[in-house]
Amino acid sequence: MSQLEQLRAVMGRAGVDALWISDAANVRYLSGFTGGKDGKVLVTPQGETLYTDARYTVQAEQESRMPQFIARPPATLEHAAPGVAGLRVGFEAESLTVAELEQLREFWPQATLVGTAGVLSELRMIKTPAEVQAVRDAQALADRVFAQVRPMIRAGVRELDVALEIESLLRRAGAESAFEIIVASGPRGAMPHGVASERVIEDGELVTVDMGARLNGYNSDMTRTVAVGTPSPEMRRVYRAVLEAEEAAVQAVRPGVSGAELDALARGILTGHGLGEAFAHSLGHGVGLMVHEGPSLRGSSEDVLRPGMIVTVEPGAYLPDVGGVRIEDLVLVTDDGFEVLSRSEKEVV
Ligand SMILES: CSCC[C@H](N)C(=O)N1CCC[C@H]1C(=O)N[C@@H](C)C(=O)O
Repeated sequence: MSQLEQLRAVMGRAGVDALWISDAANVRYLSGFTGGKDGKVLVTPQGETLYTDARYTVQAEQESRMPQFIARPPATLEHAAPGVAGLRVGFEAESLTVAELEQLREFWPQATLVGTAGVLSELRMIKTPAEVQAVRDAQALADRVFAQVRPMIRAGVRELDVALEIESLLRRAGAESAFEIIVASGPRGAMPHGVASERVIEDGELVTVDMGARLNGYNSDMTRTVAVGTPSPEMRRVYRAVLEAEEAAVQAVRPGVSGAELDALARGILTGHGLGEAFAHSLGHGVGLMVHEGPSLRGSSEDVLRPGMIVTVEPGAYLPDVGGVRIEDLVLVTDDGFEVLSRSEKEVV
């Protein structure tokens, strides 16, 4: 089944006849168009159209797998109006602004507008072979860059300079950083999202580096915590506990296991080491066109792993004013288990 056929089946289950797609990643996923928020897709029982404006005429022709209509709103909405009259039209409640919804109401008076959530994320969770290759390529690049940068993570170097080097190597390789690079040294390691600061790394510290490459639209995500000199016995103990939790959770990845079960497994191990409270976020998430997408590996998640999903496994422990550790791998769910896509070495601390 093509992506559009699958989407129409999901739309049927969601109780809508047509879908107005405004989320940039979803627009790209369905049409191939990379113009971000300047593209919209309308899927009706009759067909599908990419709407974008004249700045993108050539780009849309080159990229789009579906017919295009080039205009700006409200001309785009006027063009679509006859095709949606009398239909229940879903819109993406998480990405459409209130102003845009008002405009749909004004120009599609004969449509019944229905807010939807996650219609496309159900499809995007399972990667096609081409998508798996794209994420694999992004991660392979990230691994190469990390290997190049690892020697510069030493006492006397600013976190910012480590991040700039990663960013520069990614850009030179034709990619970009998937998100603001996290380089959190010493006590800053207690911040799970401690993006690189001007802090100078000191001897005896752990440094958490969380980085990803975005290559051809697809992302990677990986964290390594590295030692500069010899960290304190307490932080070495924390490192080993996080590593144990991470490796156990990766080994448990397979079709049929739920995100909640994996989260509980890692959390249980950290709790056994007295670090349950210190694990301040979920175990992981899906990765693809977005760094954070489904499935979710958190306690409240109902997602169950299936072959073709790509998830992170990233337990951490964060001790305010002391430091922190996170170790993260990018993992493909295979027919009978898992494949770890991130290959960067994990240090023995
Ligand atoms: C801003 S992108 C951060 C990428 C990173 N690898 C990541 O996903 N992190 C860092 C620590 C927590 C985790 C995260 O943000 N998890 C989300 C899904 C959560 O809500 O737990």
